[in-house]
Amino acid sequence: MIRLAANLSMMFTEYPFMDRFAAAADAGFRGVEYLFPYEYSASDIAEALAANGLEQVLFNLPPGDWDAGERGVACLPGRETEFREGVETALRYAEKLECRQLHMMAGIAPPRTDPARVEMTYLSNLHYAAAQAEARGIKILIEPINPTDMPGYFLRSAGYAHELIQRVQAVTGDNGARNIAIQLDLYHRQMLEGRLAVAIDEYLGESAHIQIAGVPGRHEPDADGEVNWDWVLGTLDRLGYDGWIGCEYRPRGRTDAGIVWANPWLASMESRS
Ligand SMILES: O=C(O)[C@@H](O)C(=O)CO
Ligand SMILES: [Mg+2]
Repeated sequence: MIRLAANLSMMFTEYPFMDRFAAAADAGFRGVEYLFPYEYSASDIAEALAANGLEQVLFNLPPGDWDAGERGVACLPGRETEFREGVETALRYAEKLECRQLHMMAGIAPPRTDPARVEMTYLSNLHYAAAQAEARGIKILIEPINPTDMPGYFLRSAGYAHELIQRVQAVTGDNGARNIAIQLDLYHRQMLEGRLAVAIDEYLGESAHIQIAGVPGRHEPDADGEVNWDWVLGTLDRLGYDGWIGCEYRPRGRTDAGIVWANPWLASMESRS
């Protein structure tokens, strides 16, 4: 069954953040995701989720100095202490919000630093985050992001994400780090290398979360773009994908006016729940 989650960092921005939960529920969503909860108290967010019958499906680890252009600290040598503190903060929020998945942003690969050192830093931080999260039954997700939206981002393809997960799992042995998965954002994949059917075929099995948005423009994933989203969502449904699909797009106009594309999927989710 297709389960769509509203991304509250991009959708319903007509409303203040804490009012977006009710707006998403009114539109028929049963799950929400967003970039970061840290400006708000976990108790207030937990209340908003409960009051609106919503599940918190995903949010991100603290990203470093976002306003200064940082997009995660996991690949940054010398920032390990801050990274570990961020893991603790995120896990505290996740437990309070009963959220089972956290996205570990990789960061912008620092120029003039040995790429092997950057990669080792990322692997060691991923290993650490997975071990901390595993004890609490939480998954750590890693997401390839396209260089047009985020120039220099360290994690740049699903193939590389797959390789890095394998390397952490190889170090931890038989049962370790099984809680790392790919966050397969099909908008980024289309911007990066296309071939969405191949991505689904090769990486769905190790993906715990999917995100979608129209290309070009990162607007509604509807017929006004280069991807046949009905086919993509139908394929995920036929293949029995049972994770959430985050609607991570910037509406062209008002969120509720543009949401018609989602209505059949939201209705079928409602009728089957
Ligand atoms: O695709 C994205 O941009 C997000 O999923 C994210 O977490 C980083 O901005
Ligand atoms: Mg995404």
